[in-house]
Amino acid sequence: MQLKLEHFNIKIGQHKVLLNIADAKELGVNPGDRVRIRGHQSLSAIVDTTDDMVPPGTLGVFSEVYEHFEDWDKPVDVIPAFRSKAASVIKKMMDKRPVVQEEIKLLVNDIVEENLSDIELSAFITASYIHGMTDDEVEWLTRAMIDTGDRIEFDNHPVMDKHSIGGVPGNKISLLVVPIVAANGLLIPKTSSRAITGAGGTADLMEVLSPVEFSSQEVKEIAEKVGGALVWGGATNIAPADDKLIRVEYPLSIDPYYQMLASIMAKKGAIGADNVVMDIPVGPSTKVPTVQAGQKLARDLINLGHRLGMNVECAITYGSSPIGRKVGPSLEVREALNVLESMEGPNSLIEKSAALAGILLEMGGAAPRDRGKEVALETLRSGKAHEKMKQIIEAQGGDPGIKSDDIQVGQYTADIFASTDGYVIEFDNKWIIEIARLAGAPNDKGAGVAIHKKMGEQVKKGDSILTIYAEKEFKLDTALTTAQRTNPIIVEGMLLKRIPGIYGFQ
Ligand SMILES: O=P(O)(O)OC[C@H]1O[C@H](OP(=O)(O)O)[C@H](O)[C@@H]1O
Ligand SMILES: Nc1ccnc(=O)[nH]1
Repeated sequence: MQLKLEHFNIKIGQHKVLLNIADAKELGVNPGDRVRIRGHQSLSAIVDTTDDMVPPGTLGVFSEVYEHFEDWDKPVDVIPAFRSKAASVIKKMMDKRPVVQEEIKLLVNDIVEENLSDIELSAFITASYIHGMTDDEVEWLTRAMIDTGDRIEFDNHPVMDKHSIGGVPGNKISLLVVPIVAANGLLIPKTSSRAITGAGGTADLMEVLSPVEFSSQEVKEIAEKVGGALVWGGATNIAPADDKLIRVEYPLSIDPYYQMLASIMAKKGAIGADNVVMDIPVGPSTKVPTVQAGQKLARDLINLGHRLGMNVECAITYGSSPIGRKVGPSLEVREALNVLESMEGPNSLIEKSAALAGILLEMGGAAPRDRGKEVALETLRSGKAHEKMKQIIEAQGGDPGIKSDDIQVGQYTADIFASTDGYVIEFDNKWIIEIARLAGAPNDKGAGVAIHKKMGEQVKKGDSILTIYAEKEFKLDTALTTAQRTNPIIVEGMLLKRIPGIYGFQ
């Protein structure tokens, strides 16, 4: 069928086209089917149908497809196309049948080429979430994710890297670990994801201070110039499949185990990391509920690293309550910058950052065995880490003179008050994240939550235990209503319940 082209200037993250229902009927295709477009360049796209957005005889194309055409006045030939072969690989995974390396390559290729619909992508995510993957399959997935994107080859080695599996609110430690490590002369070109299950990933945080979207070549130049970088992996074309999968995981607020392994390790592999430290926060309502589960994940990460030629060390860390007291991009950056400026800030943040940076300093030979943490703390205290962070901010195009107090947070605020005297006996990370997200984080940088009382801390009736920040009033209202309904921080007197003895009180 010959159709005229009409461009919709919208990026939808897929090769998608719009057909009038009458044309779709004649072609015999339904929404979600594929068509092959034969014109100046041949490509396939996923169909959506409309009865009014495009008239019969016209093919509406979104930006991803538009980029493939040069001559807009020329009609194109549109025919029904077969389903992507990747769809049958996904079906195999749903049936829990083994797949081979070629099939995984084909699947990842189609993900990168934007040939899969969100329905197919979420089926893939769900299949691996429910059935898991073998060690071989995860290695192939990781390799395919590396091979379908850019690689950075550094002349200087060792290349150091750090990554957290996420899942604990307020985990802003990369903003301290990277400058500490770089200030000690080690190269650390760190790419991060945006939030997956949280209210602000490291990329969302760093964006408060400087741009984070760079090409791989630019990342290389920044890291070689100042020794470190803190950029968004999704913009670099490093492991480009990663961000397309995260886009589907984010609304489900899930991070399937094997996807997570591949997502993290592909980013490390693509930059040629030699030594990597992995942060595994453990605790109820994190991604890893128990230390045993954390140990298994550590073994899997170390094993996958070994298969890919990387030296991986893992740190199982405390994840039962947030790191520091702030959750949400600008609030977290303020807290982290304050530590760099003055060494003032929550112990949990300083301790954890120094411990992880210390492991890297030891792995890279910049500190003697068992003295890494001490060296890391000294790097913070001496101001060298702050100096290095300023250089990184400047190299990425931000203002190196920025102070923690300059960072704007949401102007609409509301508090949750303790209704009784007592102690915090329960702390629900998941609801804290949900409240911060409802308040607008991570997209509204100033939105989030400040936590005034953490697990075990004493509370007086009427104390504020939580402040919600938002940039928009209606988001504050939704977040506040949820906070009041869910009660994520439970305060009780230390005596929870009195159980009388057999003889009662004599
Ligand atoms: O949103 P959730 O799932 O908590 O975690 C995602 C965050 O965890 C990792 O942190 P880092 O890059 O090691 O600092 C990712 O890159 C991302 O920023
Ligand atoms: N799935 C992931 C978890 C944490 N970080 C990532 O980059 N990816």
